[in-house]
Order: sequence, then structure tokens, then C-alpha cells
Amino acid sequence: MIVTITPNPSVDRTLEISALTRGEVLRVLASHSQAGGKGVNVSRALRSHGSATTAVLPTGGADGDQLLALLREHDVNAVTVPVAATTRSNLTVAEADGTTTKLNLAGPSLSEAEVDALLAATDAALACQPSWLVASGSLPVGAPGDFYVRIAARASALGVPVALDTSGAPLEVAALAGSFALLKPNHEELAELLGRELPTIGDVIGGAREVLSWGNETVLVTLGGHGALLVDRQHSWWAGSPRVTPRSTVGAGDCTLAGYLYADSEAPERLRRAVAWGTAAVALPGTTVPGPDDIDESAVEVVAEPDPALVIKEL
Ligand SMILES: Nc1ncnc2c1ncn2[C@@H]1O[C@H](COP(=O)(O)OP(=O)(O)OP(=O)(O)O)[C@@H](O)[C@H]1O
Ligand SMILES: O=P(O)(O)OC[C@@]1(O)O[C@H](CO)[C@@H](O)[C@@H]1O
Repeated sequence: MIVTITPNPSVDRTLEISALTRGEVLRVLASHSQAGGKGVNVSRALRSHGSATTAVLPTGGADGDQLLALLREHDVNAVTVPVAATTRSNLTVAEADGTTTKLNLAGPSLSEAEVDALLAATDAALACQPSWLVASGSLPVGAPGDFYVRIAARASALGVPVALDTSGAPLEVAALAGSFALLKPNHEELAELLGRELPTIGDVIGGAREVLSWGNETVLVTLGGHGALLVDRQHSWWAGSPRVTPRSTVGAGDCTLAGYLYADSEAPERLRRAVAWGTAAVALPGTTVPGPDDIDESAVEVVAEPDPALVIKEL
């Protein structure tokens, strides 16, 4: 059983168009509304593979009701904390050449009591001793900057490992506090955290090791179309699959994380599965998560101790 907490979920609305031209009237080829938010997507991907999972999230207003209905449709067990303000709707514009443009709202403002209720709901979900707690996404207005540090402390007290996928200030506060079993930044998020460019494999491994030196155990860095790197204190692995023209990259990182956590395997096999799930996600529209029939682990190449001189953009 894996519990996810998504403090700022969304209804993801996707518009597929041939090409985006500013200032023009454009015809939409297809549109989708799906349950979104990073932890929600991890739960959806796990559920589509038959895993037991509970998604903890705040919901409010009509969009909150729609989000819950969408989760029910996908048989995802949700523990919801009702909040006064309306759940956000994030917009994706997906172009035929694979370009994905995302417009994310700040989301609702939560009161102190609502934040406390979210923490209490997470505590209640942790009581079943899940194998992982996944804490993901941006923080809503009103949540304290150390929200994820508080979450990690509660999980650690129960011996539950925490995987964190966030960005900006919440990532910095949490990563520096240490105590995360897994951090999943993408390439840009890791570079922003460290305040420097990371053009080569060696730069990313060195950066990930710096994050480990703050007290975290493992770092999984997704590199978009260039695969992913898994780094612990002793070893590193790179994995990638043939490049595809994405239909939508939204949620690919969440599916990568879900694939990594799905089963308890040796590190290289976890990474192979993670990259297979992420690659499958980009071939699907909007925030659609892959099921078992979409995954091809055999197409993924895994390299132990990859050459540090390799330039990521050239992989
Ligand atoms: N163009 C692509 N071709 C093949 N695989 C891709 C492509 N883009 C992404 N992927 C796969 O998806 C994984 C996650 O991508 P990315 O690094 O963009 O995650 P992310 O930024 O965390 O995404 P999100 O926040 O939308 O979930 C990559 O590690 C890779 O395996
Ligand atoms: O604004 P955040 O919380 O950083 O990201 C939210 C979001 O972009 O992340 C998911 C994809 O990873 C989407 O379902 C959702 O819209």
C-alpha cells in the first residue's frame, strides 16, 4: 500500500491543437479533463497497475467535486479534506510536434485549520503502515513553507519512508532538512536547487550527492527525453529509452516515480521500470497514466556508473 499526499491538486484540462499561434483563433482537435496533481497522478498510475493506494488531498467547490468524481471513475481510494476555496484547474496546450505548454494556477488558499486537517488526514492514512508515503507538488497558499518537513517527521516517527517530488522553495526547505528516502527532482529543479547549471552526467551525479550529504538517501533525477539518473551514496545508474514525439509530457515524472515505487526490486530494475512507465506516459494524451499494456521495459537501456563526461542534451 502506498499513500500519496497532494496538498494542491487540480483538475487538469488539456487542449490538443496542431500548433500554437498567439493572437489567432485556433481550432481544438481534442480536449480532456482528468484528475491531476502530482501525488494524485502517482496514485492513479499505481492503481492502473492494480496496486493498493490511498490519495490524500484537499478539495473544494465544483472543481473539487469533479476531481473526486474522476478519481472514483478510476477506482482510486481518496481521503479528502473539504476546504472552503475552489480546487484549481490547470491548463495544458499540447501541440502536434510534441510541445507541451502548461498554465498552472496558484490554487486555493487554505486556512490554518484546513492545513491542520490535511496533516491529520495524512496521519490517519499512515496508520496502515504503508510501504511509502509520496509527498508531491506545489504547496497551496496558507500552507507553511516547511509543510513537507512536518509530513516527513510524522512518517519517520512511524518508520514509513517518504518520497518527495516538489520544486522551488518547498524543495529547498525539505531537501536541506534531510530525512527523505527519495527525492525526485527533474533536471531543471535540481539545477535550481543547487544554483548552478548541470550540463553533464557528472554534474548531475555530483549535485545529487550534494543533496544526499544533507541527510537524504536516494535521488532520482528525471531528464525529460534524455532518460533518468538514479544516485545513491555509492552508486549511480542512467536509464533511457528511444526518444518518442510526446503526445503530452504532463505527469510523465509522476508515472516515473510510480514505476520506481511499484515493487521492491534492486536499484537498476527499479530504474528500468521507472523509465518504462515515464516513457509510456508521454505517448498518451493529457495526464493519462499508462496501464500494464502500455509499458515496454525491454526497450529501456540501463547503464551502471555512466560516463561522467557525457553531455545530457547529447544522450
Ligand atoms: N520526449 C521523450 N521521449 C521519451 N521519454 C520521455 C520524453 N520526455 C519524458 N520522457 C520520460 O519521462 C520521464 C519524466 O520526464 P520529465 O523529466 O519531463 O519529468 P517531470 O518534469 O517531472 O514531469 P511532470 O512534472 O510533468 O510529471 C523521463 O525520465 C523519461 O523517461
Ligand atoms: O503546480 P504543481 O503542483 O507543481 O504541479 C501540478 C501539475 O502540473 O503536476 C502534475 C504533473 O506532474 C499535473 O497533473 C498538475 O497539473
